[in-house]
Amino acid sequence: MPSHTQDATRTNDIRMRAVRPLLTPALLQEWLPAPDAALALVEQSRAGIARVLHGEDDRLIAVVGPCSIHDHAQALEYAQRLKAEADALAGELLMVMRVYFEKPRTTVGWKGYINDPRMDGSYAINDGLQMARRLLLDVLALGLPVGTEFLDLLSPQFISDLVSWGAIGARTTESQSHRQLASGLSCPVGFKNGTDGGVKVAADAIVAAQAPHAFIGMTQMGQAAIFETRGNPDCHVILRGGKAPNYSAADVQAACQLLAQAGLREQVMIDCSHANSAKQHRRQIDVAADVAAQIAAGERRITGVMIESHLNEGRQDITPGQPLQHGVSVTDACLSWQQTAPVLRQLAEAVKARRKRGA
Ligand SMILES: O=C[C@H](O)[C@H](O)COP(=O)(O)O
Ligand SMILES: C=C(OP(=O)(O)O)C(=O)O
Repeated sequence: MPSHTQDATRTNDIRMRAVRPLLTPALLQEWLPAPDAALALVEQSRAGIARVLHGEDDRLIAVVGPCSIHDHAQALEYAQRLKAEADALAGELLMVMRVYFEKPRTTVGWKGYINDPRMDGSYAINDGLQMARRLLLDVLALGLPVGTEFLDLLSPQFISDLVSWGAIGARTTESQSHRQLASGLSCPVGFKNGTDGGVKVAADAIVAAQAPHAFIGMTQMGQAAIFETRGNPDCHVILRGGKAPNYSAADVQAACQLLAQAGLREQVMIDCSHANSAKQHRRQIDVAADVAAQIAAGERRITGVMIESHLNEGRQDITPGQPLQHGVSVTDACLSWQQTAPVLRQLAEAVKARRKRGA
């Protein structure tokens, strides 16, 4: 035994400013339990998405909603509008609201509703987790399933029981930790292609995520533990563009060829935003029109679309002390609801046209 107490501060935590307490997933779930109806909706919608991915349902999965959530009431106002359209188009589109709480940044910036819910650098993460879970429950209560990006490796324990579809983003598709996480998630998961446009990393991610893994995580009680997963058979690629867009028929063909070579299902979701729209939000309309034309012409390998859409179009900066405009994105620019509804109807018509062709 050493005769002196070791000075742990000498080489440890030298760049830490603070370590604050975190509530546990179990506590949050006790405070905000999921009603039976919400759990039933999550179960049904996950199964519905899986049926589309396995070719047993010819509808198109449509993940539609704001680039990021920053306001509860505005997100619910959006959800009400989307729910009406989801019901009207339910025969053709399997609608999932994009409810993104975690934003991966290219360098720095606001990292989302969980990380900094007050958008003022106070990083009230315990509040953010509660606010996120509360919103998910409220959206589910409207009868709308929810999709989100899983960026943090521990936050899923707080909310993933309420999520029907998950995304791993372009900046994390190549990360072993995120692939392991996806292998244990209870919902279908889409992997974005890399920011450079590389689809191989997403195909590799699917291969990795469908395999079992063992890794370190945190339990519902907030304890570190070793998790052993079974593997996730419900993963797919999301084409989001890179150095160039990748939503054309030729891009879909190239991606599917690559998937086939890896022994994977030939199917893609197309993200109409990000590098496919060159971050020009209105270009999503043109991308969706091209995708609709491919589907109407009989393309069965496009099984989903993603659209970034809010109540009002464009984006705004977060400026301390300045009020924010109602229903306008604080991250990437979005289509307005008025611009979004016709795009959804066009996609639904394309699915009908594909059916008529017997494809
Ligand atoms: O979807 C949102 C953004 O494209 C992503 O978070 C990266 O944003 P940034 O390049 O503005 O940091
Ligand atoms: C960050 C996102 O996308 P990507 O990972 O494709 O940049 C997103 O969909 O919000």
